[in-house]
Amino acid sequence: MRIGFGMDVHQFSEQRELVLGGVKIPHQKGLLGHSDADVLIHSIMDAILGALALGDIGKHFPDTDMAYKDISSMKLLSKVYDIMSYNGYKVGNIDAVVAAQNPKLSPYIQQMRENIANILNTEIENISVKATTTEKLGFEGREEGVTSYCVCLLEKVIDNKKIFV
Ligand SMILES: Nc1ccn([C@@H]2O[C@H](COP(=O)(O)O)[C@@H](O)[C@H]2O)c(=O)n1
Ligand SMILES: C[C@@]1(CO)OP(=O)(O)OP(=O)(O)OC[C@H]1O
Repeated sequence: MRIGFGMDVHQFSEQRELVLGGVKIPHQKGLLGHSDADVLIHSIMDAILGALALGDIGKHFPDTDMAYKDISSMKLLSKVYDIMSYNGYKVGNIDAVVAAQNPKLSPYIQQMRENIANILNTEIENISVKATTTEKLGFEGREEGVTSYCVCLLEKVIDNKKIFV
């Protein structure tokens, strides 16, 4: 078993759509980034890569590479899933918290969990997504941006062939 931790921050911009956990959320502002800036998915990818001690998303998907311009972060999560599987691990569980003063995220949490579970090929019970305001304090509280934190446990996939030969 291996543990990982990820954290990411993106700034709000009025010119962008808000995408969190692969869900397009109606809001007057979205998050700025080279990709779609899905800060929740970025923290999850960093947690998984961290558990594998394989660096971070900036190393795997540099923001200087036009291949990733405006890319859906769900596509990047799928690539991280492939890296994890190639290294012989599966998701045990994931627990994430998004710090955003607004908008209210609770109506979208279930869809986010389903989207993430589908890509990571695991049950929805293994994916926890939570939201908190920062009580109007700090940059999230001033609605300048959003932060996401994530921890994950990865489990080694047992290779029966290796056990019984
Ligand atoms: N962007 C957000 C922030 C919070 N929530 C939900 O509201 C609850 C209370 O928030 P506090 O910051 O006062 O703890 C929180 O537990 C979330 O369920 C939300 O949906 N969207
Ligand atoms: C995801 C990547 C790649 O498109 O870009 P951003 O969307 O800017 O996100 P960030 O968390 O700043 O860094 C990782 C990246 O290289």
